[in-house]
Amino acid sequence: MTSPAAGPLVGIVMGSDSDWPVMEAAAQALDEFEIRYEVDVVSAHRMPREMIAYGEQADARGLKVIIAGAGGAAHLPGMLASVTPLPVIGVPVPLKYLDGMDSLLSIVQMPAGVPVATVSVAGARNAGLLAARILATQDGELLARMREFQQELNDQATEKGKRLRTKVAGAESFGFGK
Ligand SMILES: Nc1c(C(=O)O)ncn1[C@@H]1O[C@H](COP(=O)(O)O)[C@@H](O)[C@H]1O
Repeated sequence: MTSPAAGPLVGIVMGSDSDWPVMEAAAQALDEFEIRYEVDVVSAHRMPREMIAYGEQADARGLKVIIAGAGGAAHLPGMLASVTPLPVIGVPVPLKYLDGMDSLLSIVQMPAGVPVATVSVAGARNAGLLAARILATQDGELLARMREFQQELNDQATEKGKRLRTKVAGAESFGFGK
């Protein structure tokens, strides 16, 4: 067992290794903020006892947030949320059929009392960023980095506006920030 002091703060789990191409964006977001995380396959359907143990032990192991991704009949995020007091962020992974609508609806419609914060279909990057924001509520340095990140987004969007206005130069109605 990892010591809580140096161990991962975020658990990124998924129903299968086939979810990783989608889920790795969550890990990349956490890397950008230098947040420690662990990655594993934990399937509610295929390894229910291990899944329950993972959820039950998560907070004692020092995790603060769980990001759970699954596709199809995606019961993993909700089942983890039912056995842990930690915030759970669900990522609907799109599969070959139904475009991820099945995954989305399986995750998002939780019964009252058992919340799962569901991001968009394949929205693993936002799951990582939301986990960072949750951790930032208790960490001033991380909060400052999140503000910087938001400013960068703002700068990029402003630049996009400039580019678009240049492209359509002469069309007077464009650009609220001229
Ligand atoms: N939805 C779940 C759960 C679960 O919710 O417990 N366990 C596996 N799966 C999903 O099955 C899909 C196909 O898995 P395989 O590629 O292993 O056949 C994956 O998207 C996985 O998340």
